[in-house]
Amino acid sequence: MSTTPEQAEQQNTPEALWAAETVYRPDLFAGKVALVSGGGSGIGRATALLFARLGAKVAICGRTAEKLDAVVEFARARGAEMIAVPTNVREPEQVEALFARIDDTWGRLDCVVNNAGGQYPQQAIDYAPKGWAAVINNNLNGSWYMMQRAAQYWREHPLPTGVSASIVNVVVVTERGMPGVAHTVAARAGIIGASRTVAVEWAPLGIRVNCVAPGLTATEGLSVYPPEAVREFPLANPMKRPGTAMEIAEGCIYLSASSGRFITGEVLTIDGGGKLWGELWTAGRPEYYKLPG
Ligand SMILES: CCC/C=C/C(=O)SCCNC(=O)CCNC(=O)[C@H](O)C(C)(C)COP(=O)([O-])OP(=O)([O-])OC[C@H]1O[C@@H](n2cnc3c(N)ncnc32)[C@H](O)[C@@H]1OP(=O)([O-])[O-]
Ligand SMILES: NC(=O)C1=CN([C@@H]2O[C@H](COP(=O)(O)OP(=O)(O)OC[C@H]3O[C@@H](n4cnc5c(N)ncnc54)[C@H](OP(=O)(O)O)[C@@H]3O)[C@@H](O)[C@H]2O)C=CC1
Repeated sequence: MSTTPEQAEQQNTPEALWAAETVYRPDLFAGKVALVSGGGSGIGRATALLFARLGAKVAICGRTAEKLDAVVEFARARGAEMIAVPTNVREPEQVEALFARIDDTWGRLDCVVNNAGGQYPQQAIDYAPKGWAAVINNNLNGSWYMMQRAAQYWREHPLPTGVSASIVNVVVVTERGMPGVAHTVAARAGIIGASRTVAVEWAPLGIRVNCVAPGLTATEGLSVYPPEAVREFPLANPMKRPGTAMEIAEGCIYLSASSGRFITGEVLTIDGGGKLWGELWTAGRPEYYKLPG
């Protein structure tokens, strides 16, 4: 269990992730195919590697081919079946090509972890329309194109009776908002609402749709936050530490595997209790909220 951001970061290397203890059995996903977006780094990489360790064939996507290739090379060297499909999830035709590639390669799909996303920290009052639109496009539209295409795939390739497919959307904790990233909170709240709705619409197709809401998690993604925000990150939750990519990955696996078979339309928060106590000022703490003295 990590106690400092530095230790959490050390646990985020491919080697550490591959060696990390897991509660899951090695053949949990034998014969199954998983797709993980944003699989070239952070939570997505941890989830893709865990699927691979548990016997799944895994497709990863993201915008940067080099990051994806490094993960694939690492996993294949350890006997895993993994492919990299460079994809910008904001582009529906690239999403279409991604699903076609998976179908051509393996002819099936069982689980999607829709993790690609991100934003930049800024006080909301200063957002430029272009910046707001970019974050909404990345996190609401991009995630939607992925989940809708997955559902269409399973409509085209009906699942056997009694077998379910799973979509897990990685979002953020939205209940209290998150100062500095209102654009992403808006986008992710949209995905949570859409997930609850299609959990009902897509149940007849055998599709379960859930969300995982990570709290502060030590990944390379945190490098975009200013030092004054990073200094206060230990105040984000009662455990006074960031989560690890592996801790989020195990949550994604829980919902994707048969352990999640009676769960749909749900949000699994993995935040060390940050929803109950803690402060996360992603663009730095404003003067108004500083203690006097
Ligand atoms: C700790 C909290 C919990 C969450 C943690 C995580 O999620 S960790 C995971 C975190 N991982 C990630 O976040 C990684 C992924 N994140 C990203 O790729 C970007 O944040 C993105 C979604 C905006 C990229 O979309 P894109 O390629 O379309 O964007 P672009 O670069 O072309 O900019 C478009 C417009 O956005 C605006 N704008 C952009 N930056 C800033 C800024 N710093 N300042 C102000 N404004 C900014 C600006 O208007 C710009 O237009 P301009 O002025 O250039 O004409
Ligand atoms: N770390 C944290 O504290 C938290 C993270 N999250 C969310 O978890 C998810 C993973 O973040 P994390 O692992 O921390 O950070 P990373 O920045 O490491 O991961 C984000 C991944 O998404 C990919 N990505 C971003 N935009 C696109 C796009 N348009 N198309 C395809 N891929 C894209 C990136 O690859 P590339 O740039 O090459 O495309 C990258 O691999 C994100 O949605 C993030 O917002 C939520 C709460 C807290």
